[in-house]
This record gives sequence, structure tokens and C-alpha cells, in this order.
Amino acid sequence: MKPNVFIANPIPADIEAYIGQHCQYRKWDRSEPIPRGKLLEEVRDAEGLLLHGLKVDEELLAHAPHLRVISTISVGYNNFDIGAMRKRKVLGTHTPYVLDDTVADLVFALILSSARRIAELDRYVKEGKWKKGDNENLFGIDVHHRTLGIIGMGRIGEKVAKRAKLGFDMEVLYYNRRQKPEIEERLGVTYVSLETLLRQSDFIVLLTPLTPQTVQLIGDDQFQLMKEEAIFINASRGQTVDEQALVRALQSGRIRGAGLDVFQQEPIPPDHPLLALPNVVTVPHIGSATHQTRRDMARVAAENLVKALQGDSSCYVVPELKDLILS
Ligand SMILES: NC(=O)c1ccc[n+]([C@@H]2O[C@H](COP(=O)([O-])OP(=O)(O)OC[C@H]3O[C@@H](n4cnc5c(N)ncnc54)[C@H](O)[C@@H]3O)[C@@H](O)[C@H]2O)c1
Ligand SMILES: O=C(O)[C@H](O)CO
Repeated sequence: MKPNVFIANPIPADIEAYIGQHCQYRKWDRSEPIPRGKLLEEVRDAEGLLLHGLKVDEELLAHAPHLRVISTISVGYNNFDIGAMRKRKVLGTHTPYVLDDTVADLVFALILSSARRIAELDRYVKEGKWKKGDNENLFGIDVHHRTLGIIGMGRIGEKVAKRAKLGFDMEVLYYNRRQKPEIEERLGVTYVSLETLLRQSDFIVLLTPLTPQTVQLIGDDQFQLMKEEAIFINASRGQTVDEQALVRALQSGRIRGAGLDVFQQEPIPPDHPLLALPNVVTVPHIGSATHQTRRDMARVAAENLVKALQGDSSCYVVPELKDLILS
């Protein structure tokens, strides 16, 4: 008997067909998110669940007594209640590696857009404000040969460091849970304390996962340490930053600017003070959102689901639940 699976987000047809070869499945294929009540209904008989960005908590697990595997189409898995999943022996899988270069590209797009004021000056030109003559009010700051500080030197952080070192001749500092001598040797990056990184960097990129230890890792105290010329980039999760403190730092000129892909509330409310600031570049959580990479992520997530249901340990189980597939 093929296991029952529920696919809670639309995926490409050939990837759906691959799941169909190994599982019986039902699916939600509308572009708007599945309503919570409908999801709770659909998981009743499911042994496997494929999703992106939906909350997995005790309530959902209680509605799904047969569930064995939840596969998220993302590398971040802060939507998983790990404790509740462990209690019920439900495996969680995610999609590392396939998106690293794409997210690193987006981080650099935010760095360059903020430093050279691309979004602001695009509006300036299109609004017909461009006059002849060299206008110093339009100048930005250099990215090349400046100092980049990466908080969270993981898979994506390393790709950002590589771009910075090889493409932009930047000095790269990093702060991480543990020092990584192998990356230091290979890329010539330097491990420093968080305080040193904040004091010395011209660009600060936040790339840690959202965990209890990283909630509001950056707040008033951390913005106080930054240079006045610093540009702050967040591509991790909105909750890793105290957003009110960020607004204060930007409004008061404590830092120069920010480039943001993630927000405390997504979509960010249209009247949010961050959106009124010219020195902030915003994009709607699109770090991994290219056609190719989202496709690759869906493929890896589908393979994870099928493999995990078959007890094949070569799938990408989230680190905190790895022991479950071996037991
Ligand atoms: N904006 C986007 O679209 C997008 C896309 C992909 C990933 N992300 C976010 O980026 C995160 C990182 O992804 P990754 O694949 O590089 O993960 P990773 O696990 O390879 O890297 C994370 C790094 O952060 C470090 N870290 C964890 N907690 C820390 C702490 N308290 N202090 C200092 N360092 C800490 C880890 O040691 C690790 O080196 C994801 O968890 C996700 O939240 C966002
Ligand atoms: O974590 C990820 O993979 C991205 O943020 C997309 O959800």
C-alpha cells in the first residue's frame, strides 16, 4: 500500500507526478494559502505532509494521528514545533544547499541597492526629477574594499563571504555559534566577537536561523555599537531583529540604511514606519525566489518526503530530529 500524503502548497506537475509514483496523495493547488481549518481536515489520514511556510504545532499534530513525516519546501524550519514533533516521533525535513547561491545573490542585491541607493534613485528618475549636472545629493557609498560582517556563517553566509572576498575585495568578519577555521583558511575571513563585528563593519548581514537564542539578537544595544555609516541587511527571519529599534536607528541617523527581505509580520502592513524611510530597501521575502531555485527546492522536498517515508536516511532531516530516522 502506498502511504497517504497531503501536498499543502502548489508544486510543479512533474514533481507532483514523482510523488504520485510513490504515494497516494491529495493536494491544495490554489495560489492563496490553504485555510487552517481545511489543512486540519486534510491531514487526518496523512502519513506525509509537504508544505511551505505553514505552522506545524501541537494542534496540527493532534489532528494528524498517522503523520510520520513533514517536509518543508524551505531551509528555515522555524515553522516547526520541534518539541511537539519529537514527542509524537514525527520527522521534519528541509531543503539546504540548493538555494545558497540564489539567497547570497539577493543579499548582494540588497547590499548594492542600499549602498548605491538604486530603489530610491529609480523612483527619482521615473518621477522626472533628474536635472542636468552632477548632484552630490545622489551619491552613495562604495561596497568594494569595505568591511562586511556576517552574523551566522553557515551555508548561505559562506556564499556571501565568497562573493565579498572574490568579487568585491572586501574584508570579511564573521560571528557564529562556533568558529570555522576551515572557512577562514579557504576564504580568508576573520572570526570576531559580535561586538567587534558590529563596531568594525560597514555592512552587516544577518543570516542566522530563527531560534530561541536568536530572537531579537539585534536591538537598540547592537545598533548603538554600529558605525554611523553602517548598512544593515536582514535575510534571516524578521523576528531576529527588534523592528522598533531598527526604525529608531534609521530615523535618528544612528545607522545609514537597511536592506530587508524579512519582517516581523509578513506581508508587512502598508502603514509600517519602515516603509516611509527612503534609506530602507525592502523586498517581499524573495531570497530563494527564482524559478529555477524554487523548482529545485520543491524537488528536494518531494525527495525528502518519499525517502523519509521509506526510512531512507539520505534525506535532509532537520538536525534536532536526526536521531528519529535512525531509531
Ligand atoms: N530570506 C530568505 O528567503 C531566506 C532563504 C533561505 C534561508 N533563510 C534564512 O537563513 C537561515 C540560514 O540558512 P543556512 O542554510 O545558511 O543555515 P545554516 O544552518 O547553514 O547556517 C546558520 C549559521 O548560523 C549559526 N548560528 C545559529 N545560531 C546562532 C547564534 N545564536 N549565534 C550565532 N550564530 C548562530 C550556525 O552556527 C550556522 O553556522 C535560515 O535558517 C533561514 O532562516 C532566509
Ligand atoms: O527558509 C527558506 O528557505 C526561505 O526563507 C523560504 O521560505
